[in-house]
Amino acid sequence: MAKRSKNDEVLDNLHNTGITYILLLYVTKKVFKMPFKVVMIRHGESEWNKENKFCGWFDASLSSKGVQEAKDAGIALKNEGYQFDVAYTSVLKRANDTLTEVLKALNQEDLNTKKSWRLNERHYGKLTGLNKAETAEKYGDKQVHIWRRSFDVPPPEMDKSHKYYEEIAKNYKDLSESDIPKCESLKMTIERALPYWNDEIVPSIKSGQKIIIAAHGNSLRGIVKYLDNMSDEAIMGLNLPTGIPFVYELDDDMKPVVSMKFLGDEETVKKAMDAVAAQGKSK
Ligand SMILES: O=C(O)[C@H](O)COP(=O)(O)O
Repeated sequence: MAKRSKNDEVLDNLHNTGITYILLLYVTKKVFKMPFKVVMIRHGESEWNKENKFCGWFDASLSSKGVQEAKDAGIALKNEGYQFDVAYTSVLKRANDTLTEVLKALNQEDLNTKKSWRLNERHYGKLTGLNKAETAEKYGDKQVHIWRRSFDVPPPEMDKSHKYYEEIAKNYKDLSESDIPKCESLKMTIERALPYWNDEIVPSIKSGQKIIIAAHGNSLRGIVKYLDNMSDEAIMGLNLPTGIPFVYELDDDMKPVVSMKFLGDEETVKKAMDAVAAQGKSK
């Protein structure tokens, strides 16, 4: 066999070194890959939260407390050094205005912001506008808990004669009649939110963009249930507080490495969650 020239040996070494380098890079990237951080926030207290009314797709404003919660959330995010590349929110002003206050605190008022009805709060149907505690007195705490927190039991439907039907429908002229819900269970909310998560938000995350989602108690409960693969029973126990940001850290497959890490002390968050749960109890 012909003796290998010095030149051949050098080329072989280069080739092997190159392969070693690529393999090392791959392993390093895999092992030390920083997870993707996603910030989520439920809107600040709305005027209808304050009056303890079922809100859903009714376009309630933030209360003054809700505006302050949003401002505080922005300061908390700023203190943690957060900056975003894009924001996602619903088409309801309580979420949009929360995002505005957060971005003001971050000096990012001009941030690229995408709005979709698919991030709206769950549609509360015929319960829209009713006081939650009074509804619990009328139908029982258990029934209201099921309507608020179960996975697949929707509230009663809102028909066209409902007091708030026109006020809500006028905001969705661009949607097909079949897209506008008459009521939604959490399952139905997830079914219309997930396509947006998978088709719009995930590509943005995977492209390395830092994102914030400003949405609602139940549209976020739906996303969280999906991300953490929570059982239908477990999700019944989750109440998201208004205006306190929480962080997910996701791997390349969008599986949580860190789940629902709130930017607030544990006691404050727990108290706020319990307060949300208590809204549905008869006095
Ligand atoms: O739509 C509403 O009434 C609230 O924003 C969420 O209500 P819930 O906490 O009773 O589900």
